[in-house]
Amino acid sequence: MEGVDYLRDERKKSEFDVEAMKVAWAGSREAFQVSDRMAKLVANDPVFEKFSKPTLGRKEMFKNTLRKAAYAWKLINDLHLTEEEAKWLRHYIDEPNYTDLQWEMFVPALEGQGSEEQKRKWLPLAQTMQIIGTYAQTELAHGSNVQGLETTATFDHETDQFVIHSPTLTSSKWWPGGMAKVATHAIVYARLIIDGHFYGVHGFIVQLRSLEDHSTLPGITVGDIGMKFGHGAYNTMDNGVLRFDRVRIPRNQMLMRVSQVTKEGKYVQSDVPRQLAYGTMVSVRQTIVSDASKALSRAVCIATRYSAIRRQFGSHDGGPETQVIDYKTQQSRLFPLLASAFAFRFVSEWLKSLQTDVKQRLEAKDFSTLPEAHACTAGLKSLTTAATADGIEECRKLCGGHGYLISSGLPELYAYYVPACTYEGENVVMMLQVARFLVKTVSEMSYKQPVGTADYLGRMAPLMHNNCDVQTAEDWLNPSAIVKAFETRAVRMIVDCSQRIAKFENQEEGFAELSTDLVEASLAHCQLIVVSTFIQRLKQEIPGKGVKQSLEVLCYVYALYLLHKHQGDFLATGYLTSKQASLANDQLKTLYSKVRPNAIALVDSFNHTDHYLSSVLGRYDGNVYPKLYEAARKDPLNDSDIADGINQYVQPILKQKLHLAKL
Ligand SMILES: CCCCC/C=C\C/C=C\C/C=C\C/C=C\C/C=C\C=C\C(=O)SCCNC(=O)CCNC(=O)[C@H](O)C(C)(C)COP(=O)(O)OP(=O)(O)OC[C@H]1O[C@@H](n2cnc3c(N)ncnc32)[C@H](O)[C@@H]1OP(=O)(O)O
Ligand SMILES: Cc1cc2nc3c(=O)[nH]c(=O)nc-3n(C[C@H](O)[C@H](O)[C@H](O)COP(=O)(O)OP(=O)(O)OC[C@H]3O[C@@H](n4cnc5c(N)ncnc54)[C@H](O)[C@@H]3O)c2cc1C
Repeated sequence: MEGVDYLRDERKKSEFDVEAMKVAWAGSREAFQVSDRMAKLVANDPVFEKFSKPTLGRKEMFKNTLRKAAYAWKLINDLHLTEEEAKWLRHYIDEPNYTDLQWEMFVPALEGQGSEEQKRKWLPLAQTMQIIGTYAQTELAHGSNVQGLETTATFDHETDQFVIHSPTLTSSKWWPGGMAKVATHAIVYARLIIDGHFYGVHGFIVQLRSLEDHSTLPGITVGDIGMKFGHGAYNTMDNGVLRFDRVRIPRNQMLMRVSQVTKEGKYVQSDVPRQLAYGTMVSVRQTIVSDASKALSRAVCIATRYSAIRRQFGSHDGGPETQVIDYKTQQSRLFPLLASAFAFRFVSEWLKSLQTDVKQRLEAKDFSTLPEAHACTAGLKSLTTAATADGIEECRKLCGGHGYLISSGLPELYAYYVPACTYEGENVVMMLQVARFLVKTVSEMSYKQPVGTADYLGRMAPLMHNNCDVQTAEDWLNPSAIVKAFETRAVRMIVDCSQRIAKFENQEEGFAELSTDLVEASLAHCQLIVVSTFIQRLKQEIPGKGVKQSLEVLCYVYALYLLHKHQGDFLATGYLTSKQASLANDQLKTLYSKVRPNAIALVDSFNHTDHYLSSVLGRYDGNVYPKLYEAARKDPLNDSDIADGINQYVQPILKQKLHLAKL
């Protein structure tokens, strides 16, 4: 039997309706259809071919990406694609490039932070790509601490302009995507100075390059920051360095929704919180959570298909060896990641709806849910990206030696994905933001009832004193037992930290001293959100034979895997006995055996094309070995029998007639 037959047999074992699961994964039939149509459009167009990328040099790779982006823009216009379709098209092209910054950051920054007048002027230009923008916030010496940025924007009364300046080397903008070679404009974050007074960091629209010949404008020095981790991955993007030498822009190019500077040089803070200036980061963090489920599902799809094809040991009487997916150790590493992909998918949907709600409230000048939205996006961004980056690497290991080949698709995926732990808010820094929110919520509870994702803190009294009543492994198959365990763990960890901070005379000092515990407490809170969201999703109608049942199994796998992994927390907070923790682990093993027959069908439900996976190991048809061989033969080193350099550097060594004694 060949891999092709193995996967065919695996698909026959499925206990649920795969087509219906595809819809559940996508969120709706319409969402599925749009994503499916765009995936096929990209997969079937030779312009979007990706297999040659690993052999290209940086310049060729960059140019090739520009070519694809231009062609994609043509398709978007020629085919009159909707915004949603265009988003999926870019996603499936699968190469980071300047358009990510244009659509994910530049346009949202204009939308979220521009005044109505500014939006009327700049949005049509950006939306039709007459200008190409980037988001220039981070500097050489300042990233996480936005208030610490050094670039200055000084108001000049006489000319009614701002003077944008980089006073030091360390104030150079450093990292913005698309900035080195493509962007014509940037939203530059700089410290506003009026008459010698500092008014905090604000965004300014600054033109970098001529719209005539693309040359850099006077006063602007811009370039690429150099190659990044991994070969292809992020090196298709021109992350840039940028310095300003007293560049002048009109006053009306400061983003003026949150605060304004008048012609007279008066700083006016409108009635919206200053944190709205951070709004672009909040909206992108939500996109990043959604991206996590895509990247993890991609790695899991590859590792699961390959695990069903790969066989090692266990052959009896000359029969086939055991499929590695049947080893319990393989299952215990793989299936939690499969479950996590679904969990992240559902929590990202929920986060999107939370964002929509917050946006509507902001329109109505209701800012009450902003802190919670910030904590959720920051925390879930941190949780999902960390788990996904680790998960991709685990999937690589699950594929043994072949996982290390570029043709497995996993090394490039990892290299592309891992900076997600850093960009848009470094993960630990983000978890500390969650901690601030939680500690503050606890401290305000005497007069303010916690709501939303923090509402369980309002049930602190019972949660502090309850004990788990699970007696058998089956008792763990109960959503309320699970939620109660996660709530209790989180509440006890948060309260413990809050009480210890309260003992410090200086609360900030206490916060800093306890920061490692606070990060763990924040993680517990965020895991509770993911677990509860999964459970809530299962309360909704989910059509299709066996779909809901399969998702229930995955939901329990996700929750009990976390419970097992963090059992130290659950035991230390005194909610569980070691016997109950051990019962959870027993149940987890039983659940793995329920996932096993459905594993291939579950990864098929992601509906990933072979083009998107770009993995010989993860091919839909399972024809792994012949295609691995074929991919290897295509390596440039195999172009000729005698490689360049052999005659020059190897032959002389082979031909020298040295006697051993002379060595
Ligand atoms: C191979 C395939 C590839 C395919 C690729 C295809 C497609 C990709 C598609 C999609 C992916 C999407 C996008 C990503 C893509 C690529 C990455 C590209 C770009 C990356 C860009 C960037 O990284 S931009 C730079 C990001 N920088 C940061 O995130 C900086 C982080 N720092 C901060 O946010 C802040 O400095 C801070 C929050 C850490 C601290 O701020 P500060 O003002 O000092 O605040 P305080 O701590 O004093 O808090 C004050 C109060 O404000 C509250 N608060 C803070 N932030 C917010 C907020 N955002 N909203 C609301 N409230 C906030 C805080 O809680 C405090 O409140 P209290 O006073 O009540 O305590
Ligand atoms: C691929 C990529 C693309 C990017 N694109 C852009 C872009 O388009 N535009 C843009 O403006 N920026 C961009 N960035 C920059 C990115 O946003 C920053 O790198 C990120 O915000 C982290 O900041 P930093 O580099 O200053 O890290 P640092 O904050 O210096 O982190 C270094 C270490 O210090 C720790 N640390 C920092 N502060 C604290 C604290 N208060 N408490 C405890 N520990 C702390 C961190 O946990 C980390 O371990 C990009 C970065 C990458 C990698």
